[in-house]
Order: sequence, then C-alpha cells, then structure tokens
Amino acid sequence: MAAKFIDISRVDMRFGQFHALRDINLTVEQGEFITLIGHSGCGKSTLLNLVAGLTRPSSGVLLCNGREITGPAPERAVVFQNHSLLPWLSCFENVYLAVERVFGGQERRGQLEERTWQALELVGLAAAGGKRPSEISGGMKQRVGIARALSMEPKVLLMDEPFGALDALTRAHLQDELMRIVALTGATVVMVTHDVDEAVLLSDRIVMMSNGPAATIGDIVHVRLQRPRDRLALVQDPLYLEYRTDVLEFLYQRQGRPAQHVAA
Ligand SMILES: Nc1ncnc2c1ncn2[C@@H]1O[C@H](COP(=O)(O)OP(=O)(O)OP(=O)(O)O)[C@@H](O)[C@H]1O
Repeated sequence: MAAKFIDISRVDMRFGQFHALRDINLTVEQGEFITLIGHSGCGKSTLLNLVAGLTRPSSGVLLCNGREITGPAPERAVVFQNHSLLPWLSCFENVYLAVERVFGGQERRGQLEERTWQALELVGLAAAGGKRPSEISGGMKQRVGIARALSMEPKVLLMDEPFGALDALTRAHLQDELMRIVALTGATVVMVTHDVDEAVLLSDRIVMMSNGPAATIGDIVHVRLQRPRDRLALVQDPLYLEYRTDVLEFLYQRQGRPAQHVAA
C-alpha cells in the first residue's frame, strides 16, 4: 500500500469568532495529485496554509511523513498564484536563494548552482536564467515559482491557484508541463483550484468542499483516467465527462450558489 504522506485528522480552524473549517479528515498518499475545489471563501487556502504550516489549527492534528506539522519547511514547498519572486534578482538568483537555504549547509557553491540550473531546465527556462522577473511573461514567472519550489526537493508540492492569473492558453500549457514534471519527479501535489476542467485533468482525487462557515469536505471524486492524459482525447472520453458532471453537480446543486467564482 502507498505510504500516507499527509494525514489530516479532525482539524478545525477558527479565526476569532469565525468558524472557517470543521472536522477536516484527509490522507494524501505519496505520489498522489489532489485538488481542493469549492466556492469562494469556503476555506481552500486556509486548509492549504495549514498543510504548509503557515497557520496552526484551532484543534486537530496534521502530520507529514509521520511528523506533526508545526511550521513551514522545505519538505512542503508552496507555489502561490502571484509567483512572489524577488524583483531585483534574476530568475536564476531567485531559485538559487531557495536552493542555498535548503542545501547550503552541506553542499558547495558549484553543486548549488547545478541544482538551480536543473530546476530551471525542468520547467524549460534555463535560457531565461539571467532575466529579471519584470523581463519575462506571467506564465514564465509562474514556471520560475514552480522551479523554485521543486529545487528544494519537497516531499509535497502545495499550490494555491498557481495558474489562476494566466490566460487560457498559457494555463493549458502549464497544466501539461506540470503533469510532465509530476510524472518525472513522482511529486505529491495538493493544489487549490476554481477550475473544474483543471481539477479533472490533473487529479487523482478531487476533494470538494462544502460552503462555509464551518466548511468541511463534502465529497471526494476519484479520477481513474489513465496517465499520461491528453486534453484533446479526454474531452471525448465519457468517463471524463462523468467526472466533470459529478463536480459540477456537487458545486451547483448540492452546494448551490451562483457561478461567480468557479470556472466551468
Ligand atoms: N486570517 C484570517 N482572519 C479571519 N478570517 C479569515 C482569515 N483567513 C481566512 N479567513 C476567512 O476564512 C474563510 C475561508 O477563507 P479562504 O481564503 O481559505 O477561502 P478560499 O476557499 O481559499 O477562498 P477563495 O476561493 O476566494 O480564494 C473566509 O470566510 C475568510 O474570510
């Protein structure tokens, strides 16, 4: 049986009087790709931030690889929607900074640089290493953010709407690239998305959250589509359409709310 990498047990999250998350129970296996989907404000980012260790739960326990999550760590690298690159550094330097923080204690500069180039190569950006963030496109910035996260050799990649700010074509391209990288590295991924097609295309399981306050996991869809997945072939696949319908029904019938923030 695959190892449990993340184990979330009876987690509740309150912000003062506001009860954001209630009784969250979820395990993620090694190499699994999980997406969190739900209406705006239901607590997807809150849950991801708990796994990242950026916040602590009001009650309940989160484990990563058998150890309690008590703060951020390179084993759980985060990619945010707005890349968060340092504008005064080159793409190379932005990635190098993370590599140095994680491996600087035990490796020499040459090895650290090698790791940095490898991460940039993985996302197809080795040629842009010398450029500043202001000199590259939004999609490229997101790829640098992904390279930076992967360069830390995380056990889990946590992504909060990483492609949310990109146009549809760039988004599709990066989804394909992410699938390739995940296949290559065997990474475990937890990703927040509003996009139903993105969720079905990428996921092994789609975790669907109920509306807040006191949101919880409403249902989980197991996506049993073969990998590698091809977006063009999938739109004709009845199973793909079935999964898509399952998620849409959950969002609009069982958790009915106007279609303001979920892209279908
Ligand atoms: N630090 C905080 N203090 C108080 N309330 C908070 C805090 N962080 C989140 N919340 C509240 O918790 C709820 C869940 O927020 P969260 O950002 O996790 O939702 P989300 O599902 O990620 O939303 P979106 O899809 O719009 O990004 C919201 O009602 C939000 O206002």
